[in-house]
Amino acid sequence: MQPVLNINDVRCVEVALTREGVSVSELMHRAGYAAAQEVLELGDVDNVVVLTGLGNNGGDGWVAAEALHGRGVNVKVVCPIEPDGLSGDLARQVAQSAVRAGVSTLVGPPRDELESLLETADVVLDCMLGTGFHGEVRAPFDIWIECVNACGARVVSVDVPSGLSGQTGHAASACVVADMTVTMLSLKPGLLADDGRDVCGAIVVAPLAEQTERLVVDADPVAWRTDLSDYLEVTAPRSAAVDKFSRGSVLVVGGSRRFPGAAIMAARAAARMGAGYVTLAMPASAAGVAQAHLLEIPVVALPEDADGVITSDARDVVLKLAERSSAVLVGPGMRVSGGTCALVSALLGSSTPLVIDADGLNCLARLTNGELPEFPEVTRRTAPLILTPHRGELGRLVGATTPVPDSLVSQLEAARKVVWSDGGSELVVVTKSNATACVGVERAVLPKPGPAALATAGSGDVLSGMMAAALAMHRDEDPDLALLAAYVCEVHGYAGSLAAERVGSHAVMAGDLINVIGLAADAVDEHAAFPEGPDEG
Ligand SMILES: NC(=O)C1=CN([C@@H]2O[C@H](COP(=O)(O)OP(=O)(O)OC[C@H]3O[C@@H](n4cnc5c(N)ncnc54)[C@H](O)[C@@H]3O)[C@@H](O)[C@H]2O)[C@@H](O)CC1
Ligand SMILES: Nc1ncnc2c1ncn2[C@@H]1O[C@H](COP(=O)(O)OP(=O)(O)O)[C@@H](O)[C@H]1O
Ligand SMILES: [K+]
Repeated sequence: MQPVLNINDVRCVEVALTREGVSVSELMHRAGYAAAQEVLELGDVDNVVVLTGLGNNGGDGWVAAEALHGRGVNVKVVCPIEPDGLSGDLARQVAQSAVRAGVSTLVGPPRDELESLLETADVVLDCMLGTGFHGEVRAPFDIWIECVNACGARVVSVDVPSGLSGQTGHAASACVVADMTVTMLSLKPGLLADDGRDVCGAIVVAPLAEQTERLVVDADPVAWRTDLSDYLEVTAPRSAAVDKFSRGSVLVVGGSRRFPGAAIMAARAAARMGAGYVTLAMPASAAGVAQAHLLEIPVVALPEDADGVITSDARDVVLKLAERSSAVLVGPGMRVSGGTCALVSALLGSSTPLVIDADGLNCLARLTNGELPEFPEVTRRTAPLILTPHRGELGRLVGATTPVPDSLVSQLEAARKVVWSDGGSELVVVTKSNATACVGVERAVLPKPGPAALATAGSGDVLSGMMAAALAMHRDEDPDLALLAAYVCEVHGYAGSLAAERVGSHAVMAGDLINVIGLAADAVDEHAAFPEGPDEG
């Protein structure tokens, strides 16, 4: 797994490195060389334009420019002011060194001159704004960024694409769209989420020092990004000595007369993920529709109110079904009522592994007045519990004290409030968005996100069905729950890619995901076992 550090903690690593004898000047030199090396490895690089800012990100650029010049590349550095005028000592020194070495510069060019220069470039190295950037981009960088994005050259950003917050992943109205980002010391959360997903291109981490790995871990990573091989310990068990029950049985509780589809899709997804036996329990008036769609899945009709929502009279039958199941999912399409809240509460009190999604989460929010972290006894149980809120649902769970998360870092913060107040390793919050994190008490695991095609109604219902199946299939193994949840998200994401290949990236519907879950799981398992491909394993 690769550690992800908050920007402030990256600065702490920088300080720790200097304490261990690696000066900031040395770090800047190594950062510049690392960037130059990545540029050279792109191949066919004769002309490079380096756009530099006024801080240390610019300093990295000057070092890279001198290194590329030394390798015979035709380099031009564009800077907003004369190099001698840079106020930071380090940046000024490396700029003066580059000039002395013969690197040619262009100071404060008008727009048309910059555009003409960029037309000659094979690669643009973006060193305008790094982690010191905040707010909206000021001149001249706003214009420079527009010119970079309009030119045809390959763009390599140093540390962070200029205009992107490396912390929140929010881009300013001007932001470089890079083909590659060479980021220093460690991954940063903003590179992996929201606008960061669109503007970073391929991300390469340059560690800069042999001590970095240790110091980054000591700096308490905010999350860990998985590599496929990490999933080996949670890929599906493959014994032939099984029957349909020992493969894992799942009970899905949900649906309403108004929304029968969500629970149907969750049940089908659980079966496609590999649960040997799936039962769907839903309000009586929706059960008929469901059974007509589900030939392999028995549907149990539950007592309902006048709106076709499950009532608290369903409690005993649901608990009895839960007891016989390896895992339960509650919530999809269920609606929030006194009856459904009572059901969620009863299932939390059961000893069966549980996934709570959608309206199940909204019931949980109602049961705890939007202050779930203040009621740790509600989630504390001996069996696994996975909550799968999207940003809005997570906001409702913790919303009395926290605004709705609008970034990966705020998702992580809100999810941590929940898991840390509970304090147990049996609880994982899967905080879903374009960058999903699986947050356990010990660490937050980031699966590789799937394509935007997953942003379609019902996609979360599919995920929660898959999640319950995974819990059921692994119930005897005491798996690392956050990693297991991340594995499920990874399969879900891969299913999104496969479905997009089949029906087109704009056309994916949740049902398409269900049909390819099996192929996606096989592919993820295969890549986990043979990261370099089966022939090289
Ligand atoms: N953290 C580390 O260990 C290392 C950091 N290095 C580099 O140092 C960078 C951070 O350097 P700095 O802290 O000097 O910050 P930056 O170079 O990212 O930015 C600071 C400069 O940008 C200007 N600026 C900020 N917001 C602006 C806006 N909205 N519009 C226009 N200009 C704006 C500031 O006035 C200042 O001149 C990193 O991104 C990385 O590239 C590397 O040199 C080596 C190691
Ligand atoms: N832009 C995106 N890129 C990748 N995955 C996404 C994106 N948007 C949403 N997703 C994923 O799609 C799923 C949507 O879940 P959810 O919001 O609960 O949908 P629904 O309630 O319609 O079922 C989540 O797994 C989420 O991580
Ligand atoms: K940059």
